[in-house]
This record gives sequence, C-alpha cells and structure tokens, in this order.
Amino acid sequence: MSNLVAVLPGDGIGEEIIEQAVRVLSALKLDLQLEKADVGGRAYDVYGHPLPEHTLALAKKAKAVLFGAVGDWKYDTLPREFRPEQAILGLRKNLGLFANLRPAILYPQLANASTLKPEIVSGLDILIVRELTGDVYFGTPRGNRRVEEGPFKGEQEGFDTMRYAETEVRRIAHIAFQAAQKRQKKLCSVDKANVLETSQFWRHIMLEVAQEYPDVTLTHMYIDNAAMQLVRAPKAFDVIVTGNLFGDILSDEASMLTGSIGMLPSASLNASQQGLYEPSHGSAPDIAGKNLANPLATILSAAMMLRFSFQNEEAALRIEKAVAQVLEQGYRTPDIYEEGTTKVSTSEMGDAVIATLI
Ligand SMILES: NC(=O)C1=CN([C@@H]2O[C@H](COP(=O)(O)OP(=O)(O)OC[C@H]3O[C@@H](n4cnc5c(N)ncnc54)[C@H](O)[C@@H]3O)[C@@H](O)[C@H]2O)C=CC1
Ligand SMILES: CC(C)CC(=O)C(=O)O
Ligand SMILES: [Mg+2]
Repeated sequence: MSNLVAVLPGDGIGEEIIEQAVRVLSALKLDLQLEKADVGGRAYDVYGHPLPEHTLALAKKAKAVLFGAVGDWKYDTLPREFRPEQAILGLRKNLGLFANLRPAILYPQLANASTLKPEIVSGLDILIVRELTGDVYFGTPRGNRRVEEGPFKGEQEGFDTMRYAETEVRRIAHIAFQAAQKRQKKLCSVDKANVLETSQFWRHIMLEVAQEYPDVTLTHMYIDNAAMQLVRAPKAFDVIVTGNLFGDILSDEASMLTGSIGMLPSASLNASQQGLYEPSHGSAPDIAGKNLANPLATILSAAMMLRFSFQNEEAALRIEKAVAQVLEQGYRTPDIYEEGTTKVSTSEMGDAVIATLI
C-alpha cells in the first residue's frame, strides 16, 4: 500500500520514542496510514515469537517500517531463534534491507555534549554505509559443536561464519559510491583485509566498482585503524562503507561524536525503495519507562522515511529544521544535557519539536 507505514515500537524505550515520532508525523498532517504491531520481546510474550507472522506480513505490505528497538536482559537466556533481536534481523533479511545509512552529524549546539573536544568534532558530517543482510550476522554454518582435533579436542565450541557473496558487496558498493558522489566524493572502505579472506574479497570488489566512479576517491582502511581515526580525526572521513559487523560497531562509536547515541538515526533500504527506519541505538532497558530517553534519533529517522520512502523532501526538512531549532532553544534530554540548558523529558522533547514545526 503506497501510504502505509508499519509502526513497530518493540521493547524498552521503543514505545516512548516511537510515540514522539508518531506525534511529529501526525502534526505534519501528511497522507500516511499508520498501523501498529507488536515485535520483539513483547511479541514473544503474547504470541510466542519475536516476529509474529502478522507483524512480518504488515511490514512486507507497508511502504515503510518505523521501528523502535528490541531486546531486554530478561530474554537473554532464550534459545537464539526466540530472542527479541531476531525480530530486527528477520525484518532486515525478509525485506531485503541490505543498505543501512547512518549519518553522523554534529549539530553545532551539541559541540560540548560530545565527549571529544569541540575542535575535533565541530562541523562533523559523515555517512556510514553499512551492509546489513550479510556477513557474520547471517553466515552459515553457525552453532555449537564438539571440537574434533587440535589442543581443544573433545571440548564444545561456538562458531559463526563470516561470508560475503559478490552481489552483496557489489550492490552496497554502488550505494556508497553514489552517496559519495552527492557529498565530498570521498569514500573509505573499512575492512580487515590483512587477516580475513572475506575482507580481501570485499576490497577486490570495491576496487572493481570504483572503476565506474572515477570522480570518487576510494581509500581503504583496516577496521582497527578506522576505529582509532574516527575519534582522532573524524572530519577526515566523508562516506565510510563497511560490512555488517564493523558497521554496527563503528556507528555506535560515531554516535558519540554527535553527542549521544540518542542523536543517530538510520535508514535501511532495499532495492525497491521500501525502507525500515530506526534509531541506531537499542532498547536501553536501563532507562526504559522513565521518560528519559532522547527521542531525536527516532524523530530524525522518521524524517529519513519521508525523504527516502515517500520522496517528501519538504516534510523531511521541516522535521530536521525543527530538531535544530529545539537544540538552539536549549532543550536537552539528560543524555545531551549540559549546564545552562533546559533539561526535558522524552515527551517534552516531542512537545518542543512539534511546537517548532513550521
Ligand atoms: N536495533 C535494535 O533493536 C537494537 C537492539 N539492541 C538491544 O538493546 C538492548 C540493550 O542493548 P545495549 O547494548 O545496552 O545498547 P543500547 O543502545 O540500548 O544502550 C546503550 C546505552 O545508551 C543509552 N541509550 C540508548 N539509547 C538512548 C536514547 N535514545 N537516549 C538516551 N540514552 C540512550 C542506554 O541508556 C545505555 O546506557 C539489548 O537487548 C540489545 O540486544 C541493541 C542495538 C540495536
Ligand atoms: C541488535 C542487533 C541485531 C543489531 C544492532 O546492534 C544494530 O543494528 O545496531
Ligand atoms: Mg548496534
């Protein structure tokens, strides 16, 4: 359905942050049909599965999915297929959402909220393009087995398989090169090619695809160095392209450059402009239910939804400008609070954004 949005709040702070994003969308009075469903731990509690069939069916028929977060410590001992995290992994895989865009932008008003010195982060605007449906997160075989030989013979071991097929690397490479073309034309591919076959293969394909984008400067960096450079000189990056595991880690690291993980939105896209939009953080059980969470990453994810799935650049910009405006007005949830600003709750931050929409 062309205007259907599946709204999946999930667990922990999911409900609180999604509520604010939905309020902002409603205030814009757009022609969207929002339909809510359970996902994650709360779906497991009710239906015995973290991604029930009706939730998956709703996500599949929707133009876009607005997702909160899933997970809670109380589900950590469940067999893996029933853990809440399988819901987001299942949605990504079932909807073919291979391209995860995670922009890390420092709003000038938050230069002091970052744990890094203002001169290191001010003006920061980088884009992490993370491959989302391959790599060690989905590779098979995986599991537990008895070690058959070597010094640990007879013991149990756990194992996963890191794997990337050519098509998977090629299509994310194109997304990243095209994103770089629209920006500073610098693409850094992050891998571990000095150790891993998967990474050597990734690098080889990146170099091949680069031939089609002579206007973009491609560089390569090992993940360990990239993790270090990201806090040493983050502004040296423009677009980073990397695999699922490395991208997961680097994007949490990049969030601290922007002041808080509560500021980092994301879009996960497939080949037919269907997308899932979620904050880059998790369900934050430590602050759930307390009206403390920063809803801005989710509100900014809703803006990305309007831009990428509904081609409504104007409405996306209205949200983004309102977010900049509330920060300018000094409103801060606890994660980005500093002396001299006004501490607000999750819902008060939603109120402030709505009041500022023009
Ligand atoms: N896409 C998803 O649904 C994801 C789910 N998870 C799940 O979330 C659960 C918690 O995982 P953690 O490793 O603790 O990561 P997390 O991202 O949920 O929290 C890490 C830290 O950041 C803080 N934080 C996160 N979002 C915030 C926000 N909007 N405002 C203010 N502070 C915020 C939390 O309070 C916590 O101190 C786990 O079950 C994990 O598997 C983790 C990452 C992604
Ligand atoms: C919870 C995981 C499945 C993923 C994750 O941490 C992420 O996508 O950022
Ligand atoms: Mg993560």
